[in-house]
Amino acid sequence: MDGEVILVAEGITKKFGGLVALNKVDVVIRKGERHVMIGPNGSGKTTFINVVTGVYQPDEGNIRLQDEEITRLPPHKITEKGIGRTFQNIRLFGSMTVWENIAVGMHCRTQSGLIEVLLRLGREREERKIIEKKIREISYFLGLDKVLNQNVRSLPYGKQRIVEIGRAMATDPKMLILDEPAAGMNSQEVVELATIIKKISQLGITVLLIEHNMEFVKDIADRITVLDAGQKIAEGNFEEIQSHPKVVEAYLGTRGVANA
Ligand SMILES: Nc1ncnc2c1ncn2[C@@H]1O[C@H](COP(=O)(O)OP(=O)(O)OP(=O)(O)O)[C@@H](O)[C@H]1O
Repeated sequence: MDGEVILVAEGITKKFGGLVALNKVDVVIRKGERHVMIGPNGSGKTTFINVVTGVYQPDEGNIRLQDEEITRLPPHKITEKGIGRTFQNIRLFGSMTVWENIAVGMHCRTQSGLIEVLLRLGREREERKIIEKKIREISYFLGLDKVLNQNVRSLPYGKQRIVEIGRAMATDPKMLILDEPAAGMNSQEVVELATIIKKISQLGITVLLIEHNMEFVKDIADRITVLDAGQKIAEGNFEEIQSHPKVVEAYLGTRGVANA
């Protein structure tokens, strides 16, 4: 596939004691694409994004974001460089409002500290105005405008996951990484999520996500990387992956790629 490269991960190895969670994994992600990482349970998908986002340090290999080396930077620096993310399990402040949760994502882009943002005491009035405008824009974009003042915990699960995306978008990412965003969603919520992810990439934001729901993957993926037992075994579009012998073998005996 042609196009400008945004992220290159080269030869990534990550071990946990004697377990090799990632073994010399190479991934190239192009600007604006929706890149999905699939693979059986325990194949290293979450470990990969934890390495990219600085949660784990790789034992070997390096990562470049638009030609800038980001390997081993701490997570907040990687966020500042332009990679936003969500987690496999919801990590929101449940007793805070949607507004406040999105505001938390913005503090890495503002001069004022986190506490001030939360208390809505922007150091500068101008800055506060910018923050409010941005939160409104993000909430309209994600269909959260009607629930901005509700506590996150009072929202349906699917909406809570969208709030997480909102918080990640508030960091102004060039690239958004979503760890199983459709997990636990009902079918209607999955359809809405697909629409949102397509809209996000129309903004020019590159999306990397981990997913098990193959209907969803088929709908949204421009490109797919397949991991198995810490190795990259295939890369391509959905059709190429679906018929790839190594992929079929990796999923065989578990659930089959078409029904994963
Ligand atoms: N912090 C850790 N300490 C020890 N082992 C870990 C740690 N994190 C992950 N692992 C192990 O590394 C391997 C890869 O795990 P990882 O969570 O990356 O897989 P995954 O593909 O995301 O799986 P799933 O689809 O189930 O989320 C697994 O064997 C897992 O038990």
